[in-house]
Amino acid sequence: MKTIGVVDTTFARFNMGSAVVDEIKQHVSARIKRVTVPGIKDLPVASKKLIEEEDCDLVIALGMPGSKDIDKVCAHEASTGLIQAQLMTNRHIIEVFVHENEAGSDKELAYLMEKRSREHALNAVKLLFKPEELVKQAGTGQRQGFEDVGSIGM
Ligand SMILES: Cc1nc2c(=O)[nH]c(=O)nc-2n(C[C@H](O)[C@H](O)[C@H](O)CO)c1C
Repeated sequence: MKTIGVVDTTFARFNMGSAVVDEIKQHVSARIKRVTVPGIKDLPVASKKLIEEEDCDLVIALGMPGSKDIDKVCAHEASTGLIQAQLMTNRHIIEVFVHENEAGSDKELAYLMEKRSREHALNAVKLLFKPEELVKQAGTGQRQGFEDVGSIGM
């Protein structure tokens, strides 16, 4: 049985991890290992530990960069760490970040955080269990959270 790691943060203003776990359970039977860390800069090592110590085949790393400039720097550092962890472990770590200022209100932010988390959970399921479904979607302008933008090709 495949194992999916889910790591989220206490800094985020919506429970992204619970949304992801719920979505995964609706689609596949997989072992799920969930941990929560304080903030996005703690995601890389937590993801690497899930892969190396808990034998996760893939990890979904969830977080909410805040709206200040320092938060954007944090997000870039966290992203770089997540990419490095992927290269060190040869496993996908699907980064799901929702920047606090992507939304105009708390209601829209909650909607976006849930929708993006669930849609990336589905991407993770496809990557692990049905990669051919992603190939079928190649170049179709998929977006997670907001509306898809569509293809401009044939
Ligand atoms: C400035 C800052 N901004 C964010 C943020 O926007 N989002 C987030 O999840 N965490 C932030 N943190 C906390 C760091 O990611 C980390 O948790 C602490 O530096 C402890 O390692 C910090 C320190």
